[in-house]
Amino acid sequence: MALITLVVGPLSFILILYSCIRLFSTRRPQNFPPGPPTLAILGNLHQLPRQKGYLKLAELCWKYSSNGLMGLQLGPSTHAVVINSWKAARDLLDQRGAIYSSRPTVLGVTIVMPPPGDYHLAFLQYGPKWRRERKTAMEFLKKSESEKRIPIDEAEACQLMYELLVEPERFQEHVLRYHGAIIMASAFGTRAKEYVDNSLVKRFFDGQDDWAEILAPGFIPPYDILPFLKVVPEFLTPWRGWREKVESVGRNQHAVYRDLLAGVRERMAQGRGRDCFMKDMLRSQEKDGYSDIDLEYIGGVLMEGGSDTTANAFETFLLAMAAYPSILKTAQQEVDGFYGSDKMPSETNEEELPFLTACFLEILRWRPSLPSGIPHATTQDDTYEGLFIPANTAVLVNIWGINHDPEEFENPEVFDPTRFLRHPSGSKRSQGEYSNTPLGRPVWTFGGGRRVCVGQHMAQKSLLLTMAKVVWCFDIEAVSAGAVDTSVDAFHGGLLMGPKPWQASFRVRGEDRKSIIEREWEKADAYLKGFE
Ligand code: HEM
Repeated sequence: MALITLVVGPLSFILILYSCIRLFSTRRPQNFPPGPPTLAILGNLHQLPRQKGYLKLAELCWKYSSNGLMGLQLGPSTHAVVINSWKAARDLLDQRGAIYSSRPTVLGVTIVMPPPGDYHLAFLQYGPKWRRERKTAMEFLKKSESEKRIPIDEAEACQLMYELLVEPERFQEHVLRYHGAIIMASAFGTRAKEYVDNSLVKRFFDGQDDWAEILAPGFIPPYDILPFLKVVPEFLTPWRGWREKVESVGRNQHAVYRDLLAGVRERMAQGRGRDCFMKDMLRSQEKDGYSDIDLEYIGGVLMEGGSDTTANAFETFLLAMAAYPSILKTAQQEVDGFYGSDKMPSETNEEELPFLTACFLEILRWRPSLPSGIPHATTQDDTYEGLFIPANTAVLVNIWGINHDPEEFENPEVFDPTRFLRHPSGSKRSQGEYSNTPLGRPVWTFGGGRRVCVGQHMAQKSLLLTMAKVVWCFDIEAVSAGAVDTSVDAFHGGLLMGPKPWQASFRVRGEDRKSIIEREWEKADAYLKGFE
């Protein structure tokens, strides 16, 4: 007995110790891309801050990786790679799209939606459902549909200028209203006239804030990375009440999308209202085989994709114009030169406004609306420059890091639109060097590969239009003493990057322009009444 105790005791201790080490030690696959050292159990988790993680990821990549690809260990056995250079993004996302186009499963996304939780195009796994929904979204964004949107964009942008004239102190709300309104009118045929409590447009944006909060790192317990957390009573953890919050965000979000679609149905039944994309979708619903929930989310996702991102980019433009008066002057000279002083800009295009287009590209590069992108996931094992990337690896596209790569951009932190006049990609390389390594796009802010943003052309069109109108109408200044803060600290730390609250003044550029804004607003209002 004593002998057995003597032998079995230490043996079981060694066995338990071995299992613990196996369970909690972190294991990188062989030849996995290099990355920072790991800790037991956590891997690299402790190095990822909850806010502005893209800054830390860029810093780590520049330190540990020589080809813009860094490997991370998340918990004992989950791995991720971070793409931090345009070349790695092009080689993997664009050129190996068949392998790099899925999405990792995100627990919050599956809970927020009605079961089975797979209604959101941007989070769908690569496969037939994603392909079908992406094709549908592209229908909305194709040229003929964009042409139908021109009068809507034009009228809504005139309303925005009028709102900035008469109520400049609420400019952030007006900017949100405008960006929600163009999708609401073109997709759902309904007008977002005012940004007030209980209006659909405000309910939508309030829901977006909650949605961003639950998607932010750390809001939801990382059961996928640290599965042992599942057995820890929730009240002992910092995640108390997370599921209730996620479910309530989901109910509110779905209610907005349901109400938007119900409005279209009602107007169709009454034989009134303008034509819109969702009317067409309802007409072909049976043939397309979409359920009501599918359609509610298709419309909702278009609203999501197209409003917050563009609104943040436009607000960043306003902040930059307030901070750099000489750049605002150059933009005004270009716009005035093309349109004259007695016509407000309309139907803008990039060939006619090269400097303003350069400002648009620089805004996207300098303060990208989605600095961490949306993660991709691999569907097969792959090898890149001798590095092994296993199937089911999350691929984090660090748009911030790509856009601020000092190898690529002269003084990346400086807001300098002229870099895009000197080089189509804003790079400091000579164009000759690029002809051997074609970039294929000026900025990576819209992501890449088969999941590249479907709305990039729409974003460019609507932003260029409002940028031209606002610099034609107003001198933009910050209402604060001293230099305008454009540092990263002046921007939100959530998933989306846009300026924190700040105060701006919009001084109309003369009485003639004021009368034109008022006259254009009357015409716009008359047109938009058709969507009420
Ligand atoms: C400045 C404006 C915008 C920015 C910065 C932006 C950025 C992005 C990014 C980074 C992605 C992820 C790409 C990837 O996975 O590699 C994305 C996806 C997406 N965007 Fe945008 N976007 C903008 C405007 C729009 C607009 C106007 C729409 C539609 C009306 C839209 C709809 C979508 C959709 C549906 C996806 C998901 C695509 C998929 O997963 O297949 N976006 N966007």
